[in-house]
Amino acid sequence: MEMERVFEFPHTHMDRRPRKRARLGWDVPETPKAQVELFFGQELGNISSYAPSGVPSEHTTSSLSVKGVARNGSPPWRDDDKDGHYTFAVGENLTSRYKIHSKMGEGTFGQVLECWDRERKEMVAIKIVRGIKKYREAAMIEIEMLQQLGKHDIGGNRCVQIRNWFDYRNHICIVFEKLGPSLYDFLRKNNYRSFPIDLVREIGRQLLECIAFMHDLRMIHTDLKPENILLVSPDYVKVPDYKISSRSPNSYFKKVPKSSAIKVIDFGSTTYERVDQSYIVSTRHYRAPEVILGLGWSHSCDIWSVGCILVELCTGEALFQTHENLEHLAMMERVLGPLPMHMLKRVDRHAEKYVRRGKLDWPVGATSRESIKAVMKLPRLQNLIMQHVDHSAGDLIHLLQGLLRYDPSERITAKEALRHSFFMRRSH
Ligand SMILES: Nc1ncnc2c1ncn2[C@@H]1O[C@H](COP(=O)(O)OP(=O)(O)OP(=O)(O)O)[C@@H](O)[C@H]1O
Repeated sequence: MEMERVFEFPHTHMDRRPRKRARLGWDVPETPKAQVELFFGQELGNISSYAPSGVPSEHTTSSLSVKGVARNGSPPWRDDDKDGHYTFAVGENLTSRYKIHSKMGEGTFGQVLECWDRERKEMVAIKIVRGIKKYREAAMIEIEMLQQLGKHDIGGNRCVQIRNWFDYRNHICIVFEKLGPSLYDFLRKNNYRSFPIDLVREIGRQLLECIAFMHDLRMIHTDLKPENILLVSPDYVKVPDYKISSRSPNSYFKKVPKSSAIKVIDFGSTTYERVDQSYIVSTRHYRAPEVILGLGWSHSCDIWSVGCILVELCTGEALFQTHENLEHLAMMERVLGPLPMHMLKRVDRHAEKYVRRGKLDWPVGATSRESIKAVMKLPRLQNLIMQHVDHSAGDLIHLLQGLLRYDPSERITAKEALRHSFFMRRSH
């Protein structure tokens, strides 16, 4: 099976995190053809479908019959860039319906553009998928997942809403409601200052509601990370910050989102639960131990990612900042205690090299002294949380111990987590 190359970044002592952290490649299950055609060019929600189903081609709408179309002509044809990304200029049209305002983001699959929807008279976010077969196929799966999620939504399931999709100049374009910045972008622009605990609680609750909803539908997101959680609103307030950060020693204020409302995005790696799933999923920092050890994974891999995300929101920094499997496992042991022997004994042939006599081969197997130091530097989970959280620390530590259980069969479920005492407390 084809795998995308892993793009991970070398260690530096300053900031080991790239702007957008790429997930490991994905294995795309075959999409049944009939299904793909069925959904082609359908507008979702209450606006009727307007595109003829058929071969992918430049998407056509009856531009002359649409009011104000004189300014709605198509831009000249340009070649895609070397990676298959659509090349565009701000101010141009994307079909006669959408006008490109700005670029909002970029990921493995494509670029996300802020566009004005002339028909609905609102700003939308359009993901323009790379014009390469495997990305096009994966995009069709993402559309299918988004449609399923939308169909079962009974008011606010915290998954981004798809509004429409179409095929334009060999690029699948997915139209979404426009949301605010990702939690990762927010943290980064705030010099990685932590979120207040009450905000972490609200975000955690919504995130778990979203995951519980997906898991009920037997869907697994597999790529939960702060980049894929967007604040609904970009508004923020500045509050005094008593903890002086080494990254911004002169700043006594930090930004806090005005509203805690979030939505989860990027269902490009979402899959239905199956018994035999063992290929590598998730972006490195949020990857569960059973995935790394090749033990097979299921919905509980999302729960592990939620645990890592909640810690990151409390501290401002990714919990496991690593780019390498053995170091990653050693970091887990440092923070959470030893991996259970029964898991280490069942590792697949790729992970065998990390284990020696039923134990992690650490520090013997370390690649460098820096690596050993990076692991040593990490505190135990309890200490880490106590350093950053002033109240609710006990409840939060207990919840995290459930979310970050090594054995996936013992890991707390999203529904159980929502009943945890951490979420019973009202925000201050
Ligand atoms: N609905 C939206 N509203 C606002 N911004 C968005 C929206 N959807 C995506 N973005 C921005 O675009 C970025 C890339 O989107 P997305 O994660 O869906 O792309 P991707 O190519 O699938 O990414 P990945 O490499 O993680 O698979 C996001 O991190 C976010 O900054």
